[in-house]
Amino acid sequence: MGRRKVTDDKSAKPVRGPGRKSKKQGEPTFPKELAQTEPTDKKKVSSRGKQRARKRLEKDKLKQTINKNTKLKTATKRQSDGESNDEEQINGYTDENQQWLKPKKKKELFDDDEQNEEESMDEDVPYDDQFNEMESSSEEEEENDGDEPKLDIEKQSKKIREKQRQTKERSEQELLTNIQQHEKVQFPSGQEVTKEAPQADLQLLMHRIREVINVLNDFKNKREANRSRKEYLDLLRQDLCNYYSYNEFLMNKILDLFPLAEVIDFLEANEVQRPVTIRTNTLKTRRRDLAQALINRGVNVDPLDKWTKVGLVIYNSQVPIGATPEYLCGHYMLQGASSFLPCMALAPQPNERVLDMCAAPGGKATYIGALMRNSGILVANDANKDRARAIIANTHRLGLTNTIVTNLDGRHFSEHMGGFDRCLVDAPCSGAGVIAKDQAVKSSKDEKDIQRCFTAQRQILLNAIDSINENSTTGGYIVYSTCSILVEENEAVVQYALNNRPVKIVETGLEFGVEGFTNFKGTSFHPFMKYCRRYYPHLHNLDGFFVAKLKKYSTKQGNKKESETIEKEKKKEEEDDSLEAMADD
Ligand SMILES: C[S@@+](CC[C@H](N)C(=O)[O-])C[C@H]1O[C@@H](n2cnc3c(N)ncnc32)[C@H](O)[C@@H]1O
Repeated sequence: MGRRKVTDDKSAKPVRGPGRKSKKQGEPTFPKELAQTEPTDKKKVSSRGKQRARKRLEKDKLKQTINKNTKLKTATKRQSDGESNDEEQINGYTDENQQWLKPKKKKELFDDDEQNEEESMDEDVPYDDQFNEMESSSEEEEENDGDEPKLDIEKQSKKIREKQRQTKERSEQELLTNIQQHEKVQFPSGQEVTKEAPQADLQLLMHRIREVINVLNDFKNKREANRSRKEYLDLLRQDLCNYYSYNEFLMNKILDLFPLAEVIDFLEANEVQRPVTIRTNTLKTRRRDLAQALINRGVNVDPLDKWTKVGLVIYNSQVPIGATPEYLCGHYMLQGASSFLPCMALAPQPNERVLDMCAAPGGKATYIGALMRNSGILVANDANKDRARAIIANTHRLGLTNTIVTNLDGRHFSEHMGGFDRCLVDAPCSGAGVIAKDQAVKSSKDEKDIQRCFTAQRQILLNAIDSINENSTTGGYIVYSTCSILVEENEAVVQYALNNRPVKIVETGLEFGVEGFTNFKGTSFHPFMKYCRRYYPHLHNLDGFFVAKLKKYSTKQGNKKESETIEKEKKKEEEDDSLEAMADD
């Protein structure tokens, strides 16, 4: 998925000629009549005839090679689009690190698949193939190296590629001319708006998107006399859906969230992968030492940013980052930079009792454990049994000795344990902040999904609050985070907790991020909602993320009774549904 593929896209890889493998193939086999060396009674083939037959054969071979390459490319694209990721589908969750663990070409360093699979399943949604580009370019190099003289068949395929390139250039030129001719927005008929945009019209479509935004920004002066604002907005929404492959539901949410000038920036940022980052495990090493060790292995690495003392950004690597000796020894965790933020906001202290309510596969839990310097007690819980196993693997690898892993439903956790100083609720969510990682979110979410998410989020957050010791001398804090940008899953959930439990919003202590909404589409939230922090890919080059910090202030249970009545009213069916969906997230 992604932006729809423009047929004349310059970045599209040209069809490759035959690689080393085909060069190694034996002599072509000729049809019987050509191969016959003994004279036969049948008509003798002349030498020109033989030449013609040989050419025919070479042509057929060229066609076959091109077909083979095209098939291979389609398969690779499918894989990178996640279509054929059987394991992910079976497990119901995805292994963020699985691409890292894949050796580039030959088996490099350690490659203990089974172990890595468990240990490195990281965070919310799948990492796409972050080293795809690197791998494919090195493959290309490998295929083209060597001093063997080019075969005839290669020359021909080169000619074809050159011809294709020229055709592309010409059609691009034509499209640009077309765009320049359409100065004003051309309103299509109703039917034309809703039908799928033809691929070749994508550049025109983007032109129209920009023009419509231009008109909407100065509506009084630039609109067509008989056109309403709504008509322009409808056209814009439909064009954006077509161009970026979103469903209308999510596009509406995005249009509600951002000023028009920002919408394209946000959508474009979702087409680009965030930087690959790792977190130093300070229980085992120092960032400087880790960076040096990785540099020695051919990893191009730098400190992430001034707001973190443990993050490193990886520009490129000659070794699989999920299989270096340092990785296997637990010197670092593969982790998106946004995942550092809720742990920093939680600020767990040594010797405290800390709960990570939705902890699998343990990315944030292992950071919390390191911040606690392996002291006190960390309970890392997850409702999904398989995912909970990954917490165990990761805590072992990273050397945590203060951690207890539990497999309980977070909506009822306080019935089993309580009295915690701090709790992180990194809630299961729609993933609307991590579209770059999981493009399926663009078209798969609807109102019902969001409702299911926020129902579970509210229930888990209320229960997390109930698990906290409000008389804690060091804490009494709850951090709520999601990798969604939707208000329903964020500010609205926090407001629900404020209404139903004795908690207040406090500052996160995070030094950057956009303030939470205090008003949204006519709904007012608590003024302190501004202390919450929102993170966006186009502004911070991080996954879309939300972080709120709450403090439990008394034993009085607020309107607990009222909220429990509301909870009971929710259909049991809905509850079961949401647990299954979230647990299999
Ligand atoms: C966003 S992920 C957590 C990622 C994790 N904090 C990390 O950093 O590695 C949400 C997790 O919530 C779990 N979950 C879903 N429903 C739950 C529930 N009712 N109680 C506890 N955990 C739940 C899912 O299995 C999933 O692992």
